[in-house]
Amino acid sequence: MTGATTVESVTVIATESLSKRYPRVTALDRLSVDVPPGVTGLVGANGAGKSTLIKILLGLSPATEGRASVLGLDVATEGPAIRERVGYMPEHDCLPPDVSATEFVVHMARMSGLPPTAARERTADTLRHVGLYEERYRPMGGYSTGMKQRVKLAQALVHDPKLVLLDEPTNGLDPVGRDEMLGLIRRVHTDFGISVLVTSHLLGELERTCDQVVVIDGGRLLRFSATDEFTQATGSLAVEVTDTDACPDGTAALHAALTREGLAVQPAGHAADGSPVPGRVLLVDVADESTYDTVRDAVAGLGLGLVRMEARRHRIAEVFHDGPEQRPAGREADRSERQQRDQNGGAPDAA
Ligand SMILES: Nc1ncnc2c1ncn2[C@@H]1O[C@H](COP(=O)(O)OP(=O)(O)OP(=O)(O)O)[C@@H](O)[C@H]1O
Repeated sequence: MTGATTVESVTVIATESLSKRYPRVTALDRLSVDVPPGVTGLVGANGAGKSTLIKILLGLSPATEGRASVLGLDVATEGPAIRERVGYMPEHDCLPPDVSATEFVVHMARMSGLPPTAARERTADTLRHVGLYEERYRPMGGYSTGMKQRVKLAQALVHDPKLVLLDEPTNGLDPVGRDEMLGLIRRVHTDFGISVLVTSHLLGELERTCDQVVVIDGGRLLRFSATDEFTQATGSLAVEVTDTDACPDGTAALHAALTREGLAVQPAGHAADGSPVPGRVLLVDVADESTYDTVRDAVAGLGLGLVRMEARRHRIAEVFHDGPEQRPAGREADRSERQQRDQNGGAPDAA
């Protein structure tokens, strides 16, 4: 790691062979990763080491081995300076029920060193940003899970940090609540220029939100990719067609036609990783943009009706078995040895 100014412009988080061992479990195992500015997903199954990494990055828990820096500051020696510049949204419910969102967020702003007037102004702005303005004087005990998650996000943002660490912010939310929270998280970066590290056990939701994704399992780095590299590398297209009198088995006819065109097609009912797919849906590997045209032309050529043609969310299993991890172009990402996985035990799910 180089001097603070240089590192800050290139990476917001850098870890080097970072390990955390508890008496019975290794929570982080020689993790080396350089995270650039932007929105970064940290994905892993329960117990993969996500919360442990966040606590080390905040300077709240010492690493057993290795080094880490946040915004160019050393986590071992500069914890207070890191916590001044970094916001943290914990995973668990930590909100006092008898207190209003305004009182709580003002209190957190004051704890972060803001003077009273600035704390009140920033609280109002931040609660408005997360969509809680109307309810801000109600006690939080009566809030829905989604509202509580928004308060937790607001208190992480109130002191205008350079970086926020969000631990499972979509936990407990229904699909609409998830989408809203993910939209808010994206805007934290686009509207305010704040970098974000957001954890989840759902790869799919992070793919839509993040510029890059770090996948860990058993405390080890499995993969670090720019999100678009991810989707390109593993994308497939789900295609379903109708039968016609001329083509009584439209699915089989289309399968044959696409294979003749040189596309890789999984037989109906199966994905490459063995996961079940609805009976009449063909999965076509997306080689490039022309794949969509080829499928459309083949369906039209056979005179079939197109029921659906949609990019399929891939399972993280496919990522696990997809060869060496990729790195965002031009960045030195992983300096540690890579662990080859024989099986996908305890892998997180795609959304
Ligand atoms: N204080 C602790 N003492 C002992 N073991 C711990 C402690 N904290 C975490 N662990 C263990 O370290 C491993 C990683 O835990 P961690 O909480 O970092 O995972 P996670 O990816 O955040 O999962 P989750 O989303 O379930 O919290 C787990 O096996 C966990 O049981």
